[in-house]
Amino acid sequence: MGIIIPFCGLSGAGKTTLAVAIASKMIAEGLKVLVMDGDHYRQSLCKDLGFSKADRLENVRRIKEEAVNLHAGYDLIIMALINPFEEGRAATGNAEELVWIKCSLETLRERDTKGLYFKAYLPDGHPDKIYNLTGVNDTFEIPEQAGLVIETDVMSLEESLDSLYSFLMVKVGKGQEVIGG
Ligand SMILES: Nc1ncnc2c1ncn2[C@@H]1O[C@H](COP(=O)(O)OS(=O)(=O)O)[C@@H](OP(=O)(O)O)[C@H]1O
Ligand SMILES: Nc1ncnc2c1ncn2[C@@H]1O[C@H](COP(=O)(O)OP(=O)(O)O)[C@@H](O)[C@H]1O
Repeated sequence: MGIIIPFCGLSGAGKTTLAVAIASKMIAEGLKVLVMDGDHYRQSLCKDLGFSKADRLENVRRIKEEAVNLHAGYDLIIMALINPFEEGRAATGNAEELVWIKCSLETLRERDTKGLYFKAYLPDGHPDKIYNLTGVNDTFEIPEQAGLVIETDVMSLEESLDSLYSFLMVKVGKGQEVIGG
């Protein structure tokens, strides 16, 4: 039975980048790793859902259900979703397994790889404005507890991956727990 690790964090924070890179590294070492990405499921299993609180919770619920169905075949499944509510995170697993991919709004607005932040900051009434972008004009509850926090606006990609790798290897039973420090 593999372990299911939920990531949470705002759009553009680095969930996909880090999940895919760490999965490639672990797969190269012989582990079976699956990345379940929010963006992907929103075009398939969850394409009927929008971004209301109820729909976001349903999105998380369905993807967790799918992860539970699949996890016998993997050492590790990473669920890379915004997962903005504590209620949704509680449904995905223990807080010690949660990885918060954290990034300031300032940096997210600079990155803006999908143009979502630009649209969310347009004036009210503008035809292209989006009104429910997590962290701008929709809720992102700060995780009260997390097993690991990665600050992608402070840490380099390499540092982020090193930290994630150590954390995940312990979770899959292949690494050493660092006590203290
Ligand atoms: N309004 C709004 N708010 C947040 N995200 C939006 C929105 N509209 C579209 N998108 C795109 O949808 C992706 C988030 O899907 P998730 O399934 O991870 O979201 S959630 O957990 O249900 O909140 C998210 O993908 P990531 O950028 O990879 O996080 C966005 O590309
Ligand atoms: N330390 C870092 N960790 C992850 N991504 C980073 C980091 N620094 C810069 N980035 C960049 O930030 C963007 C994150 O996008 P993405 O991984 O799609 O985010 P998300 O899946 O959270 O929406 C990428 O363009 C990536 O190259």
